[in-house]
Amino acid sequence: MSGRTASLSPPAGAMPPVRHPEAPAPGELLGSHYDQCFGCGGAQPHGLHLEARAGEGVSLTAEFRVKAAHQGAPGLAHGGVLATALDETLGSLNWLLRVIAVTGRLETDFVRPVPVDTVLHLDAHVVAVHGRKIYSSATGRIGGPDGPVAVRATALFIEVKVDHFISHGRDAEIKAALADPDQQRVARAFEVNP
Ligand SMILES: CCCCCCCCCC(=O)SCCNC(=O)CCNC(=O)[C@H](O)C(C)(C)COP(=O)(O)OP(=O)(O)OC[C@H]1O[C@@H](n2cnc3c(N)ncnc32)[C@H](O)[C@@H]1OP(=O)(O)O
Repeated sequence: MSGRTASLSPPAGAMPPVRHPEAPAPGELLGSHYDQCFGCGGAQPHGLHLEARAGEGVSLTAEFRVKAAHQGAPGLAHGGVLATALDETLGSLNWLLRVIAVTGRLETDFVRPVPVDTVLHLDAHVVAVHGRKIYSSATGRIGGPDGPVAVRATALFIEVKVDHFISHGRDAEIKAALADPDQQRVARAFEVNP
C-alpha cells in the first residue's frame, strides 16, 4: 500500500457525503447485508443481530441488545463486542452512499460499562469523503436514545470493489454467497453506482 494516514480527521479537500438517491427513506430498516454477519446476520446464533435504520442525510440509528454470550466481565459486555457494534453501525452507513467499503481504522472510547440485557442505542453519520476514504463517527447510549453515552468511535473506511471479497474470502462461503439470490440483490444494488 501507499502508506497509512493515521489521522481520522478528514484532510483539506474532503467533501460532504452525498446520500444515494435510492438510499432507504429515513426511518426504514436497512436489513442485513449478509445473513452470516456477526454484526447483523439473522443466521448467526451468537451474533449481535444489530438492526440499523436510515436517518436523514448520511446518518442512521441502530440498536443492539447485549446478551449473555457477549460478556467480558461478569454481567458486562466485552469491549470488543461493543467495538463490533460500532464497526457494524459505521459500516452500514456506506449502504446509504451505495459504496462498498471496509474498515481501515476504528478508534473507540469506552465511557461507561454496559450491562448484559442493556439495549445499546447507536447513532452514526458520515463526516466527509475524500477519494476512496470515508470518515465517519458513532455514539452508543444506554437507558434510551437520549441516555448517557457509553461508547464512541471515529472511523476511516476505504472503498473497495466486490472483487475484494471474492479474492480474499474462503471459497465455500464465497460460492454460497454468489449462489444466494438475496446476496445477488445486495451486490446488484452496489453495481448501479458508477
Ligand atoms: C451494507 C453493507 C454493510 C457493511 C457493514 C460491514 C461492517 C463491518 C465492516 C468491517 O469490519 S470490514 C472488515 C475489517 N476490515 C478489513 O478487513 C480491511 C483489511 N484491509 C484491507 O483489505 C486493505 O488494507 C484496504 C482495502 C483497507 C486498503 O488496501 P488498498 O490496497 O485497497 O488501498 P491502499 O493501501 O492503496 O490505501 C488507499 C488509501 O487508504 C489509506 N489507508 C488504507 N488502509 C488504511 C488504514 N488501515 N489506516 C489508515 N489509512 C489507510 C492509504 O493510506 C491510502 O491513502 P492515500 O490514498 O492518501 O495514499
